[in-house]
Formats: sequence, structure tokens, C-alpha cells
Amino acid sequence: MGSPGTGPAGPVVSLTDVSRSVRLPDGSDLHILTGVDLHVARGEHVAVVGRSGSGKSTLLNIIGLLDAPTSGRYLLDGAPVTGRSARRTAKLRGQTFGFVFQQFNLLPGRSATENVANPLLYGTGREFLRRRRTARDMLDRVGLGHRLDTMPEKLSGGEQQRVALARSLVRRPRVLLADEPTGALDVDTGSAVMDVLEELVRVDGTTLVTITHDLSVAARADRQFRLDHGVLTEITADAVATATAHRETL
Ligand SMILES: Nc1ncnc2c1ncn2[C@@H]1O[C@H](COP(=O)(O)OP(=O)(O)OP(=O)(O)O)[C@@H](O)[C@H]1O
Repeated sequence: MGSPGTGPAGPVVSLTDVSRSVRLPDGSDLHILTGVDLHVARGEHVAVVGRSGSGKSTLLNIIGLLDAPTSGRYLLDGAPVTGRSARRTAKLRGQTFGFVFQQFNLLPGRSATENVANPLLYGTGREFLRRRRTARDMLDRVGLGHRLDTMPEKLSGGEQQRVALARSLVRRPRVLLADEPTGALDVDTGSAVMDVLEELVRVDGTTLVTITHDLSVAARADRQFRLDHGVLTEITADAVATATAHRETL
């Protein structure tokens, strides 16, 4: 597996004919995802929109190795991810992915620096020893160099999400998975957080998959997809822009 910005050519994330279903208590199968094809190139930003219950979180969980497909093929940097032990899967997840959620999930009573340094507690020797310095540098990059010792509860929503962003990127993941990253923020604050997020992934060459209800957030991606009852279709940026202008959903 390569370090950030290296590795084989071709998609970083490659899902082919991926389906996910669960057996319900009455013995029937609920098909959550059906025949999903998604190939995301290195450094690309793709957005997935879809109604509540369409399968967005399930798709993100499969990409992030938190959930396994029922059928289909998942290649990460060209290598199959299935058939590994839970321990090796967890290790691959930690080495590959960063996660950002709608809820900031910061540790209360710990400073911004401590929150961002937290993932480095499990790092290798050098990573561990330099964790506070690395965390401070990350906070500087998200524009919070003046809030290093501030507790999350004293920060605004936008600032808390920027701390969460710094934490998700502190181990330099190759792929950042963002689930409604602006969902808890007002439009202007959400847009400012997306500015920071996009700049960070652009500089580091990080691949970004964003799930969002917000079409203005989706419109910022390189490519857009729509999930409808578990079926994924690529849509044009024009369709997103038109829907945004008419305040429609997709
Ligand atoms: N383990 C499970 N058992 C039963 N049903 C499930 C399970 N996981 C997901 N579902 C159902 O599958 C559907 C898709 O769920 P998912 O959370 O992926 O949707 P979503 O598009 O992310 O929704 P939202 O935008 O509301 O978060 C939902 O109807 C959900 O209730």
C-alpha cells in the first residue's frame, strides 16, 4: 500500500456490482444497495445525494470498511478488501480512511489540541512523540491556530467542525469520507467549512467522498451521484445546479 499521493494508477476506490441486503426478523431480505458501480480516482471529490433511507450511510460504511457488501467486488488501490481478518480490516481502515460526520463527536473537557492529537495516541513512535506538534500544525491549517487550548464547548459549531476536520486528517488518510459534513451548520458556516475541507484535500491529494442532502455542497464536487432506493446513478453537474436553483431535491 502506498503513502499519500503514491500508489498504482487507476481508481483508489472501486466498487463493481456491489449489493448489500439484510435479513429481517420476518425472514425476508431488505435490499439496501443494488448493483452499485462507483470508481473514484485519486484526489477526486465525488458527492452522493439521495433521500433519507436511500442507502447513503450504508454505501459510506461499505467504502470505509465498516460494513461488508453482500455481493460484488470492492478493490482499494486495486487490491480486494474482502477475505481479511477483522483485525487486518481495522488496520487497513485506520491506514486508509478519515471520517467526518454531521455530529462533531469531539471529546468534551479536552482542548482542541488534545482532540486532534487523539488519533495519534495509537500511532507509531515518531507519530506518537510528535502528536501535539502535529495537532497544532493541523489546527493552524484549519484556521484555528488561536484556539489550540480552547475546549470544544467554548467553540462555535463551525469551529468545532473544523477541529473535527483537523482530527480526521491528522493521520493523512488517503480517502476522506464525509457524511453530511455541513448538516449541523448554517449555510454560510457550512460553505466556509467546505472551503477549508476542499483546500486541505487539494493540497494533500486526498480523495474525498461526501454524502449530503445539500445540493450546493454536492455541486462543489468533481462528479455527482444520486442514490435512489439503493440504486446509484451518476448525474450531471447541470442537473444539480438546476435543482439547486429551483430548490428541488434529487
Ligand atoms: N442493519 C439494518 N437492518 C435493517 N435495516 C437497515 C439496516 N441498515 C440499514 N437499514 C435500512 O436501510 C435503509 C438505508 O439506510 P441508510 O442509513 O443507508 O440510509 P441513508 O440514505 O443514509 O438515510 P439518512 O439520510 O436518513 O441517514 C433504511 O431504510 C434503513 O432503515
